[in-house]
Amino acid sequence: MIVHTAGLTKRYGTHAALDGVDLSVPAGSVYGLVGPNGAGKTTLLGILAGLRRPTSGEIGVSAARSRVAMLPDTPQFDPWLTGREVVLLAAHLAAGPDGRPVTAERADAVLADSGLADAADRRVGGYSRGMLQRLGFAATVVGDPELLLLDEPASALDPIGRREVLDLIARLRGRATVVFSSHILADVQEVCDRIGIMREGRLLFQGTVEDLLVGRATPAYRVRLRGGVPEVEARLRDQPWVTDVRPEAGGLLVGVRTVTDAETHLAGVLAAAGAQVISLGPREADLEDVFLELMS
Ligand SMILES: Nc1ncnc2c1ncn2[C@@H]1O[C@H](COP(=O)(O)OP(=O)(O)OP(=O)(O)O)[C@@H](O)[C@H]1O
Repeated sequence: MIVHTAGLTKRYGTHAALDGVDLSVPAGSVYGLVGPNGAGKTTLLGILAGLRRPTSGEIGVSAARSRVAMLPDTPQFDPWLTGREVVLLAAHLAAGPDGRPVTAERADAVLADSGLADAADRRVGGYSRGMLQRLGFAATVVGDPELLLLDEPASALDPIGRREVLDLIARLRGRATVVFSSHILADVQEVCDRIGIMREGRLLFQGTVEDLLVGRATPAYRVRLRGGVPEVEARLRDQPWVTDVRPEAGGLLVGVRTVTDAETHLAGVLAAAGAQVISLGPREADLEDVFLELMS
């Protein structure tokens, strides 16, 4: 584990922003921290970056201080610098007095990767919020950090910009460890090997996306029907293994006690009800359902 915390707690007065967090981040992974506003994500990242002090608990970060980089959610830079100057400055600071010199080519490559090639010579005072976030990303990666802590790295970006940042994060997999926070579940589901779900200062779950989905969201089946929906719905409601029946466009969503129950009985009940079945299949549980289940 490159990052490990045990019983990490942070209090602001009487309010516990973090409450006994045991975080484990394997080296080389892309770890997504998700949770609603106020869950404690920024506080946790700040503590890992050494910017805030925990009230109690242990933290282990097995990367040299100079190889850890943090991108705050609203990065700010001196407005008179150009984008290229910001990245070069960050590169020199990351390299330290004895580090490898960072070439202008490297800075330009990072700016281009971040979608700022055309804006590199403009002063950042004129950059949009999305451009500042891209620039922050460029300044964070230019020194080749071992551990990147990114706080909502895509929050100010439009869908195309978000896509680009997710691709950049995915490309870091194996080369660096990335911990990033987001409240956009689809982003996390797509790019992370591991996720941590936070609410009110607690880590409710951590593990792989697959671990999270298996056995969590109530199993359900989508049945598309040609006509006769109310009769079929009534027949399904009578079954002891059916937990819920919800009409939806073109058919029904049938919640079941177990997958085995559905596999054994569902087709038979539909046939007995005289249903004209267009299609029948398990509903893919997605992170959104599980997240809502955990939050409720
Ligand atoms: N400096 C502070 N002083 C007092 N309370 C704070 C401070 N920083 C954070 N908090 C409180 O701690 C809790 C966690 O905040 P934090 O910013 O870590 O959450 P978050 O998950 O990052 O939320 P968001 O998605 O809104 O950024 C919130 O209730 C917040 O109001």
